[in-house]
Amino acid sequence: MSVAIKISHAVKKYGNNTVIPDLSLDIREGEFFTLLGPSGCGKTTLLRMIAGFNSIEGGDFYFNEKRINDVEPNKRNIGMVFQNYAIFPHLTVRQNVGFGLKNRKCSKEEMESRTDEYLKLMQIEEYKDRLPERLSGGQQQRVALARALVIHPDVLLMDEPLSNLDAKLRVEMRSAIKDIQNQVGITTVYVTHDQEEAMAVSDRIAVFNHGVIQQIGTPQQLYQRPKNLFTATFIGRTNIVEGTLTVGENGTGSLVLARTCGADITGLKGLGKGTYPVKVSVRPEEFVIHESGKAGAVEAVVESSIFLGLNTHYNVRLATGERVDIIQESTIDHIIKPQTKISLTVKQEKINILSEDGSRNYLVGVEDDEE
Ligand SMILES: Nc1ncnc2c1ncn2[C@@H]1O[C@H](COP(=O)(O)OP(=O)(O)OP(=O)(O)O)[C@@H](O)[C@H]1O
Repeated sequence: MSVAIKISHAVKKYGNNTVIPDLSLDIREGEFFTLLGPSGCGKTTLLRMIAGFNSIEGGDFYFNEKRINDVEPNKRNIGMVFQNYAIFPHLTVRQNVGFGLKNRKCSKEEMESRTDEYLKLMQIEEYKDRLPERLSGGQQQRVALARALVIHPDVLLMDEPLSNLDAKLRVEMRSAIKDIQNQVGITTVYVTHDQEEAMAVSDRIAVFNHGVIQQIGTPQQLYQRPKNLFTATFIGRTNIVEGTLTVGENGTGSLVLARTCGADITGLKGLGKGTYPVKVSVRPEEFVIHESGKAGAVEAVVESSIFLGLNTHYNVRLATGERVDIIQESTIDHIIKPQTKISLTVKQEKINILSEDGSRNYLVGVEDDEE
């Protein structure tokens, strides 16, 4: 069985230090949910509160309707996978996987058939009689995952499970983890500081900073309509360019970017008529380069061009002195050379217009379905 997790007004303090001031969150049954944020923002702390390894200074935690604040960790029916595998070096792969079933009321036959099932699912059958020291990091992590799942937990918790692996294996293992989670359909809470990894595996992501959730959404929602400057810059790459927004009627307005480039904007919300200084988030692929000049565009100079096959990366200096990164699909035989003067416009339906202090996005369509 898989459960929904509800967290209501959670508070975590270490002594006088409040790490999580007031956090509420709903994780759906069967969902792959990721806690993403920079080091020290409280992701592991929250995961350990769900697991029961950390005290809870305030708020309520539920698995479905059941409040679990006072339930012992070993009674929560949780599977856990950590960064450092935590598998037993003196037990074979098979014994490691079967270990979780030892303390459960489980017949010998059932124990064996379940162990075999998960050895197979994780594709580690052929190593079943080996000791962990004779396995690669990726294989060891498969053992850890099999051992966590064999007990049929209600929830799977994973804390940076891929950080000890090299880059290539990390990419392979994240597909493996995602596939297994899909097959087993278990509610999963995954902690990482790697935004690309989070995007690759998650149904939804909670972006964290300083113990506060900045935004919750699907990878696409977070990328396309970040709620604030933190999410805009933490998810994917972006350029932040100064601008001025003049708001008219019915959510329309005109934007001037880098003092020159004009764009008509629709879908503004919560702003009265007037002129506002703004920060504009323009992703590298949201610039349009005009090589022969264009009225109303930003004048700029290419400082470097790097051909990377499918794409070419340009580092560009705007007339205001601001520098931006631009990525364009490569066209055969044509790379714009350094020192070339160009003009830039933006794909206005794609960009995001943020308040000057970065605390909010002025456009409609910012999803945060926890609100
Ligand atoms: N046992 C503890 N006692 C005191 N402070 C702690 C303890 N554990 C964590 N902290 C503090 O709580 C904050 C959040 O730590 P936590 O480990 O949850 O962050 P994190 O987001 O998981 O970071 P990382 O990605 O580096 O593991 C940090 O400032 C940390 O120093």
